[in-house]
Amino acid sequence: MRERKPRPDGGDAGDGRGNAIAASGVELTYADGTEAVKGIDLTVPEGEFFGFLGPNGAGKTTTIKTFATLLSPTGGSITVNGYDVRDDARRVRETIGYMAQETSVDEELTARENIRFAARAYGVPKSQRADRIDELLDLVDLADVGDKRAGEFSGGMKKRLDAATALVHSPPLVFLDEPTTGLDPKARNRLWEYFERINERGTTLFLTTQYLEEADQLCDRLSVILDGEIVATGSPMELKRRVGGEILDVEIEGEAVDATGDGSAAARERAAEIARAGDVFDADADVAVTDDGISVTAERARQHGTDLLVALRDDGITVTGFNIRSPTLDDVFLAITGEELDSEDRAADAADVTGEVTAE
Ligand SMILES: Nc1ncnc2c1ncn2[C@@H]1O[C@H](COP(=O)(O)OP(=O)(O)OP(=O)(O)O)[C@@H](O)[C@H]1O
Repeated sequence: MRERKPRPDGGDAGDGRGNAIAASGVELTYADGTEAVKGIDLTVPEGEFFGFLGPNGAGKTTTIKTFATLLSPTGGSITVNGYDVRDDARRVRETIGYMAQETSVDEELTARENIRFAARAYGVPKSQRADRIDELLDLVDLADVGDKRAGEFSGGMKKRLDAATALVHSPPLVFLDEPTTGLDPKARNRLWEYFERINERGTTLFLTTQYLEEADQLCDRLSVILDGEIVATGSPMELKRRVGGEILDVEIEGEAVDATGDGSAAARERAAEIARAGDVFDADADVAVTDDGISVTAERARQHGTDLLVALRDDGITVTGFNIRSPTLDDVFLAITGEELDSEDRAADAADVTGEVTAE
């Protein structure tokens, strides 16, 4: 276990732990007037695996850069590991690791040389460097290829090496800015294992991601950021619960648009009316017409699903399929923001995404 230094602010998160990050009212307006971050409040206790989830351009990187002292906030206050980012930027930098979106490994150098270079840059005492390098190569499973040039590595291996270099000075807090973007699912899974391992050793991790599955799998808590503002914070489970129940997707025969005039679109509207009528589900059920039929989000959707199917059949509506599922973080994002995450790489997550739910 890592030894903790006494905190400069004597800070305490209330449970004996200090706060790795305490941010209040953080604003960042770029020189061209772009308001990238608009008053963010955030507290991350030491040891937490915290996720920052949002679509492209939401303000994730800008926020992380203000925490890592790479950008000076134009408003608000930020304390990192007990040090103020404005007054004690050097201390903050000494106590954090930062893995940027773009891999920063030097492809001309071997894995070992890359880590050695970082160790020197971060002022790791010479006597400790060799052991530290071996330990880190082991941690990210690159010991066998430690003397190979990084230019020969796959994307996933480069990312792992990058993660190792961010850890050379044993920082208690590490920022990971979209670390798995562009990796195939296998490489991504492997990287997740290292992040979990690092977190288990006591390191606080602050991860930004566009992948709901990633946040769901790794994070103790997460905030959803949209257009420079935090719109929700909680554990993945709490956020999923906000969707309010289970989701029943019902496929109904015919086209979504009644181009043929055969009433098939009307069948969907009629099905939605039946689902909303209050006979089957509670009045607070959320019913939406989808591309395939209708989608109902309700408590006990599973229990009452068959009642709905019977009611639809009695009304002469042909059901061609149905599926009951627990909400995913996709549904949470939809429910909160009314929009889906728009990442090109979301195909990799497609296995987890079924049906379509519209939320107000
Ligand atoms: N140097 C800059 N000058 C002006 N505007 C900027 C600058 N950098 C980013 N922005 C803008 O600030 C907003 C937030 O960008 P940011 O990179 O923080 O978002 P993000 O959530 O990290 O997205 P991405 O995943 O695309 O990196 C965007 O509108 C972006 O265009």
